[in-house]
Amino acid sequence: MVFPAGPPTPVWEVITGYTRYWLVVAALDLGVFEELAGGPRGLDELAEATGVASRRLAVVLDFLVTAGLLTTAGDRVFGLTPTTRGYLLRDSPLSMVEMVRYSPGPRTAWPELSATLRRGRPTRSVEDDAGLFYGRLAIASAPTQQAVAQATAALLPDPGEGALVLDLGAGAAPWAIGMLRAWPRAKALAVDLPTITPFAEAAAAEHGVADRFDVRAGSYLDAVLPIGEAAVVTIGHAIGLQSADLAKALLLRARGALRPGGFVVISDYFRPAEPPAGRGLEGSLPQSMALTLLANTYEAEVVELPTLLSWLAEVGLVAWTTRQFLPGQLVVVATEPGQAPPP
Ligand SMILES: C[S@@+](CC[C@H](N)C(=O)[O-])C[C@H]1O[C@@H](n2cnc3c(N)ncnc32)[C@H](O)[C@@H]1O
Repeated sequence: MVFPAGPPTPVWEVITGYTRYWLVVAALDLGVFEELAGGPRGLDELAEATGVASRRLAVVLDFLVTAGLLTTAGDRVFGLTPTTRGYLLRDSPLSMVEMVRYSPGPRTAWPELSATLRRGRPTRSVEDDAGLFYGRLAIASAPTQQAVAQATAALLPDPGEGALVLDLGAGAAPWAIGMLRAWPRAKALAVDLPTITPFAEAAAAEHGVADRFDVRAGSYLDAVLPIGEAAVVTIGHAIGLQSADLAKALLLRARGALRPGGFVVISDYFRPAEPPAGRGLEGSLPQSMALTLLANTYEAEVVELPTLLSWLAEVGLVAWTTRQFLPGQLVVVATEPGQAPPP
C-alpha cells in the first residue's frame, strides 16, 4: 500500500484550520458578512463593495461556503447562513466578531509556543498590558456571556426587591447586566481593575440598567466588598486567572459576600479531569482555552472541574447545579449545603 497510514486527513484539517481562521479574519476586515446582511448578493457586486478583484474574492467566498459560513446555490450568488447571521455580524445581539479577533490572545504569542512551553512562561503576558487586552476581551465576550447570564438567572429564584448581584472580574459586566435584565428589582456592583470598570459602566448605560448599577475599581482580591449581603456573586472566566491559593482566597471572599441562601456562580471552560474521548468541539474547546492561557499568561491555568468542587468544599459551598449553555463552557452554581436542588 502506498499510504499505509491511510489518508492524511487529520493533518490537512490542522493546516486548513490555520488558513480558515485567517480567512474569517480577512472576511471580517473586508466587511464580507456585513455586505450580505441585507440579503444574498452576486460575486461582482460583492467584489465592488469590498474592493477585491472578483477572481480573488471568489476564493474567499468559496472557502467560506466550505467552512459553513456562507451559502450559495452554485450561481455565484452568496448569502449568510443562520450561524453567520447570529454570530458574525457586528450588531447581532450575540455577536462574536470581536471574539474571533481577541479570544486567541495577541497573535505574536503563537509562533513562540514551543519555547513558552519549555520555559514555563511566555516572554510577554497579557497581564503586562492588562488594561488594553482585558478591555478588548471584555467587550468581545460580553454579548454571548450576557445571554448565558440571563439563562442562569432563569434557574435561580427571583432574589427580590433591592437584592444585590456582585460581579467579580466583571469585564464589560455581562453577568451583572444579564441578571439585572432578568430581575428588574435587583441592583448590581461590578468589581474589576480601574482600566476596565469604564467598560462596565458604558455597557450598563447601553443596556439601560445604569440606575441600578455601580462599579468598584480595584482587585477582587483586596477591594472592600459587601459582607453577607449579595444574593448572587458571579465569577465569570476569572477563577483560573491566578494561582490556586489566590483562587481559593477569591472564593472565600465571594462566600463572605453572600447573604444566607445566596448563590455563587462560576463560569469557565473547565478542563475535564480525564482526556477527552472524542474529537468534538466540547472536548477540544477547554484544551484550546488551556493552551491559550499557557501561551499568553504567566500564572493562569484552566482549572479542572473536580479541583473547583474541592475548592468550593474548602470554603463551605457545594455545587447546586451545573449547566452548559454554550459548547465547552460550564456554569457552576454553588450555595451553602442543604438547599433543595433546582426544580
Ligand atoms: C476573561 S475576563 C471575563 C469578563 C467577564 N466576567 C466574562 O465572563 O465575560 C476576566 C476579567 O477579570 C478581570 N481581572 C483579572 N484580574 C483581576 C483582579 N485581580 N481583580 C479584579 N478583576 C480582575 C480582568 O480585568 C477581566 O475583565
